[in-house]
Amino acid sequence: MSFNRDGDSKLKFKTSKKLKISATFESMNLKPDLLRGIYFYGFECPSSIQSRAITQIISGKDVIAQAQSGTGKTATFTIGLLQAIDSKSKELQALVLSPTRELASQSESVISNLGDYLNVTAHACTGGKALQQDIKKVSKNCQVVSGTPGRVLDMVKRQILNVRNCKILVLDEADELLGESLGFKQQVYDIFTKLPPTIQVVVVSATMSKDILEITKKFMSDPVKILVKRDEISLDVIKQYYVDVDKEDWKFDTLCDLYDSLTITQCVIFCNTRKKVNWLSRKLAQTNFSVSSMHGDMKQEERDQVMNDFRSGKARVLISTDVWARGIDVQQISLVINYDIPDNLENYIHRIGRSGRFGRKGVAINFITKEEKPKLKEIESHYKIKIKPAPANLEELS
Ligand SMILES: Nc1ncnc2c1ncn2[C@@H]1O[C@H](COP(=O)(O)OP(=O)(O)OP(=O)(O)O)[C@@H](O)[C@H]1O
Repeated sequence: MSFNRDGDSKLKFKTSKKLKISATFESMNLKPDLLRGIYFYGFECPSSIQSRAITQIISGKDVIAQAQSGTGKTATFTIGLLQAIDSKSKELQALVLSPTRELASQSESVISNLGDYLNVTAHACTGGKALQQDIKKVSKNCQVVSGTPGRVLDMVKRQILNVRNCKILVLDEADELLGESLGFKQQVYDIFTKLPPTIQVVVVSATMSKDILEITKKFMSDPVKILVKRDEISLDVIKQYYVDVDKEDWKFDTLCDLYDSLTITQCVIFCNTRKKVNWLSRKLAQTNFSVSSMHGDMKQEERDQVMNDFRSGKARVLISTDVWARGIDVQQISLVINYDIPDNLENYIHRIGRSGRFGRKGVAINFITKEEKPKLKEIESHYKIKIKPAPANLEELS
C-alpha cells in the first residue's frame, strides 16, 4: 500500500553553479521575429525557469530543466529550439517527445504560435490518427515534430521522418518517458540511436528522481542542471486538503455535495482506473450532473472532442485517469479532486498542478478512505508538506 521510493534523500545531483539569469526576453539575444512571437503571445517577462534555462539551451549544451508545474517549461524548450531553427532549411531540425497525444498536440500548438513570425513549420505526430496524414505533413516541409514515442519511432523506422539534420531532442515529462512503468523507455532509446550523434538533448519535468537523473547520464554529456529540491516542488499557490470519507462508498456523496463548487470555474476529477472513470461518469450523469470524461481506452476522435469542449469551457467538470495528470494546460482549472489517491508520488504533484497555472490560485482535495491514509502520509513526508482537513463548509474553499 505504499509508494516506491527512489531513495533520493541524499541528492547527489545539484543545480549547476553560476547560471546566468536573464531578467528579460530582450536580454536573451533572440531572433527579432521570435521575440515578436513571444510578445504577441502575451508574455512580458520570463519566469524563473525561462530566465535560467533558455540561454543554456541556446548555447547548445545538453540541459536538464526541472521546475514546478505550470511555471512555463513548454515555452522554455520552445523558445530554445525555435532560436536554433535555420529558417532556410525545410528539413526536420527539432524533435519533441511527450507521453500523451494531447500533450504532444498542445506543445505543437505552442511551438507554432511562438514561431509564427518565423514561419516555422511544426506538426504533431501522435498515435490514434491515420499515418497518411502525418506522411503528407512531414514529407515536404516540417522543421519541428512534437509527438508520442510510438508514432515517432514508427515514422523514423519507415523512413517517413528524416532525422539526419535534427539538431535538438526534447524529452518533455522526461521522468515519465524514461521510467519503467509505461514502456516508453525502449522506444525513446530506439529513437535516440537513429538521431545524429551530435544531437543536443534537453530533458524537462516538474519531477525528477535520482534514478531518472542517473539514466540521463547514458545519453547526455555534461548537462547543465536546473533542479528543484523536493520540499520546493509543491506550489504554495495550490491549497491542499483532504476529506476523510472513511469508506469508499462515501466518496460519491461527498462529490455530489461539492458539485456546485466544482462548476464555478473548471475542475478535474482523477480516478486511478479507466473502469472507475466510466463508472463515476455514468453515476453522476444518472444523478443529473453534467460531466465529461476521458481515458486512454477511448477513440481518439472522442478524446479530441472532450479536449475541445473542455478547453472552450463548454464542459466544466472532467473525470479522467493519469492520462490527464501531466502537462495539460487549461488556465481556468481552479480545482483538482483526487477521487482516488494516485499510485505514485510524482503523479500527485502533476495532478494537482493542473490547477494553479502560472501563479493562479488552485485548490486540491483528496478523498481519503481509511486504507488510503498511509499513502497521504507518505506524500506529506516525501514533499514535506501539510495537507489539511477540508473545512466543514466546503464552499469556503473557493
Ligand atoms: N513568461 C510567461 N508569461 C506569462 N505566461 C506564461 C509565461 N510562460 C508561460 N506562461 C503560461 O503559463 C502556463 C503554464 O505554462 P506551461 O504549460 O509551459 O507550464 P509547465 O511548466 O510546462 O507545466 P507542467 O509541469 O504542468 O507541464 C501556460 O498557460 C503558459 O502560456
